[in-house]
Amino acid sequence: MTLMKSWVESANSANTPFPLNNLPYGVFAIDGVEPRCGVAIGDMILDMYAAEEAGLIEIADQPVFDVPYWNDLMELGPEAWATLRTRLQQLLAEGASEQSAVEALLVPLADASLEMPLVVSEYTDFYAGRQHAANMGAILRGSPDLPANWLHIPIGYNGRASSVVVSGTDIHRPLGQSKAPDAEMPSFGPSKRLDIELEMGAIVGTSSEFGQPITVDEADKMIFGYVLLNDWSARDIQGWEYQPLGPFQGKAFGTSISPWIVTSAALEPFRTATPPREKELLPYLNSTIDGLYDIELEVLMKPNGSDTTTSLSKTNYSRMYYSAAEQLCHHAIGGCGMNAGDLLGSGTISGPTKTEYGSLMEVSWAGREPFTLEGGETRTFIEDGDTMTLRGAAKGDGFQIGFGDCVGTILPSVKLP
Ligand SMILES: O=C(O)/C=C/C(=O)CC(=O)CC(=O)O
Ligand SMILES: [Ca+2]
Ligand SMILES: [Mg+2]
Repeated sequence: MTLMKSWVESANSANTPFPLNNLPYGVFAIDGVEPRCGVAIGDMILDMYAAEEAGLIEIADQPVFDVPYWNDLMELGPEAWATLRTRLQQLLAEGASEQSAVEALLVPLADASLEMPLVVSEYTDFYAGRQHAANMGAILRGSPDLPANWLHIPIGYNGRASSVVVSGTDIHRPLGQSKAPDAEMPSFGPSKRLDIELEMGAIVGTSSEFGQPITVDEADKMIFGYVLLNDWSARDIQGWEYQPLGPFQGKAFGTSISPWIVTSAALEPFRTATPPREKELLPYLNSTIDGLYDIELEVLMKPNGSDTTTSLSKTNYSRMYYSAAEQLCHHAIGGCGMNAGDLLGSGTISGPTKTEYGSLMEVSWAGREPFTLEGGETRTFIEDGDTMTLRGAAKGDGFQIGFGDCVGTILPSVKLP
């Protein structure tokens, strides 16, 4: 697929993350104006509240963009999603008759602050990266063998919607309990093993009925779009608390998402199949679709007080074993109702070599192998003031579908009174 040309000149560059092919959905604020829905095009944002007010966008009988989140559009369903995308491409395409009317509603991206693009209704995190699961087994349990259920079930746990924040939000180092292996008693204090997890977040756009299972193909159609997701993880807190019920406080202090929802429609040309199944899946998990996407991903670190950012690893979403649609099907199969605004973390994305690992736990092999950043500092886990960035893009012929960086800086832990 090639670049679709827009009259917004900056959208035609091979380097922009936001060409006409993309049109990702966010929420922006500018001085003196309440936050509103916006669509990124090149280095501009189309003000959706103003576009609807001006009659340029008409999706439903009621206004859809009088609220600062995209959930109302999601709830209208896939037909409305397609109608909106077609209309936006018409308004922004080279030669559009409405150019001057739309031009007046563009805001420079550089002047805007970006907010949460949706109200997250619930958040579930999975464990679908095979290399990551093997690495975690090797590090924590002395063997890369997968858990007995891993090749049969997309393993997950229920997280906290309240912990999901937009890129740019600082995260306090969490306080919590941990216990050194040789210590008799646990201790309480700031986490000493603070980590990231490179993930994709799938956003569910339509609900499934309570009590009603769905197929993988149905689940695929329910997914509105994707974001980059950093599942910040406190490895010491997690290690002490997580058996037998799974992650809890070690994962509940913050999960960052990139500010733009890249729609499934924009990613359609980049679909790719899940890898060959080592064990045949049970029939309810079968599907006819290619559920993954070819999205190049990168983890970057900027240490406290430095201007130099180091690339730590590069991998690809197509490395995953289970797709978001398979995870969503499995989630609903017993009758759990899924809702617009549900966020599904893919699980940590790691490729086969150290340069493709999606967490510092793996890059530093649980702290046993410190790594050196450009500028000379070394790290095993994250120190106060360090900034972590996730970046991602699907690469087409002369264009790319970018996500906007997912950034977070770690602040010192909160002082207890
Ligand atoms: O294997 C373990 O003991 C721990 C695994 C994780 O922490 C991974 C996790 O949160 C799920 C994922 O992101 O893949
Ligand atoms: Ca995770
Ligand atoms: Mg989390």
